[in-house]
Amino acid sequence: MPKVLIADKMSAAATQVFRQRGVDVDVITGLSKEELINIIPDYDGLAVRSTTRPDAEIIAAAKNLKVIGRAGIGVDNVDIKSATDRGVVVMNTPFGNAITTAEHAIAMLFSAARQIPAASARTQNGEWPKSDFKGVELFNKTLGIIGCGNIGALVAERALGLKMKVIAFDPYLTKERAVKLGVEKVELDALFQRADAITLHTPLVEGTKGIVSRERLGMTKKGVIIVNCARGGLVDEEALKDALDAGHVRAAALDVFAVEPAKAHPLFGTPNFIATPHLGASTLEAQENVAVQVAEQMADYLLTGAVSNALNTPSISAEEAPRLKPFVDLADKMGRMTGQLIHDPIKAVEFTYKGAVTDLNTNPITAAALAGLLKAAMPDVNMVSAPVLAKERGIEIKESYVDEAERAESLIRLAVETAKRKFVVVGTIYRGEPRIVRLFGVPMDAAFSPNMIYVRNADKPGFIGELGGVLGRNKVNIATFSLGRMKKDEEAVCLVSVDGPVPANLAEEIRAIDQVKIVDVVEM
Ligand SMILES: NC(=O)C1=CN([C@@H]2O[C@H](COP(=O)(O)OP(=O)(O)OC[C@H]3O[C@@H](n4cnc5c(N)ncnc54)[C@H](O)[C@@H]3O)[C@@H](O)[C@H]2O)C=CC1
Ligand SMILES: O=C(O)CCC(=O)C(=O)O
Repeated sequence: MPKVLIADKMSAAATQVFRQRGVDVDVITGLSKEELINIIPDYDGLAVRSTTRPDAEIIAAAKNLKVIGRAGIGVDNVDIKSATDRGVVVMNTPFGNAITTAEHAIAMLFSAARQIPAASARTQNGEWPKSDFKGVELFNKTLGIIGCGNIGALVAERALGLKMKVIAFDPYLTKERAVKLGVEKVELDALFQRADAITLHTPLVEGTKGIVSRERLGMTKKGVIIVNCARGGLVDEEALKDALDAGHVRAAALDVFAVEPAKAHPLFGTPNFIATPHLGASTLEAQENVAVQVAEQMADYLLTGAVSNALNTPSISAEEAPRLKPFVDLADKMGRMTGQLIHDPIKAVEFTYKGAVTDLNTNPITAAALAGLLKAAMPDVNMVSAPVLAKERGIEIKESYVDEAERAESLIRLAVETAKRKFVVVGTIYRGEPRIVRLFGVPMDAAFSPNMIYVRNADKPGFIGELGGVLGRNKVNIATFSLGRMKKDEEAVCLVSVDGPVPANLAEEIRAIDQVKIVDVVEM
């Protein structure tokens, strides 16, 4: 039974889902990094929110880890590159807390416009400070949204309901989508110049770090309101404090900070400044949504291989997973076999899919074959890490599809190019079993087995008898023997499945047979 660790506070719904699905689960929150490193080798899955930060060291220690699930959207707390290199799927829950976070942004906007937190604190302090608080209306004002994805769009919808005018900057927002949302797509500087209030809804990436900079704050209208419920590093906090102190920015409301938890901060205590402790996603509904979703997704992956909302590997739906499985197995075997038969660095790999398999999402099949191919040199590679590792090594990958009229049979052709030559293997599924139908240009019909001997030999009489003799003298029992040749008297290829591991010196003895050109031992 797979075992998952929930390392951050999460709705109990996650634990229930894991247990109902047959996944063993421990909930241990508040672990130090060292404590997590000590226990992580026991787990197949790690579920987190934003407190736990699975970095390269934690991931390196996680010898059995297959999946990290983020109950939330932002994955800046997870070292995705390390996870990918180690073949760990990283998944998030992109929609479960979006409405809640959009509502928090709107709440922050109102709070800033009317200074509700300060007014509340002073009223409860017995001051009745009515004349100190004169807010501004949001009606008819221009809201500038930076990042118009899931949450940005929900904020836009709500702001339009408040009869605000909405302008948005997002390089990936199409004109059509902008029209559909009822927002005006603008350039970044124009947004800073025109907005009465600015709200941020982008991830923290190279292009967005410090997007609310001192220079851009200088472009804004006097009296602008700044709201950030996305990620801390988006705003130059020092510049924001200066702009608030100068009275240029009317009010600012931050839910997120460059360093969290922000227990002491230069902005704290600044007039017209509102802070919440990263509460954007903190509602009963959102926390239940993300907990259930992350547990379902992680259980799906650990139990069936279905992948949803992964950031580092292609999706495989629950419906697709069982249909893909035989082809993923076939591709893995073809890759592993070929990887053991080639002995030079791979330059390019070409996949050709024919027949009914072309109806499926072939990305996982390609990834499985690549992982198999690279395994001889990189034993820890898997479907998640293989495409990235192949790319890093400059291996060119091509895929093509032949949608043949005869669709009953599916064929996968794997062509691997090294500096010296091109190796081609073609495989199929026959009666549910993976089979090789062509090996290095030679037609054959062979099953995969745990121990195989591959021999390339001159097609001359006497070879089979001699090979049988060598195997017999070494007490190696032949399970199946598949033979094929291109043309009479030219080269032949044979694939022998044997019962049990091949003795160390056997390949040498076979190589000594006159007709033999190449011998390789293949283990599956
Ligand atoms: N405060 C909180 O508790 C929460 C914060 N968040 C954060 O909110 C942010 C947005 O989340 P979603 O809307 O779900 O993400 P999303 O991926 O749907 O939208 C992000 C948008 O940012 C845009 N973008 C990327 N680079 C940009 C750039 N340089 N300039 C402008 N736009 C750019 C993208 O095109 C995309 O449309 C994330 O950082 C997420 O972590 C999400 C949930 C809760
Ligand atoms: O889990 C949380 O409370 C934070 C949510 C968040 O920041 C996110 O989903 O990106």
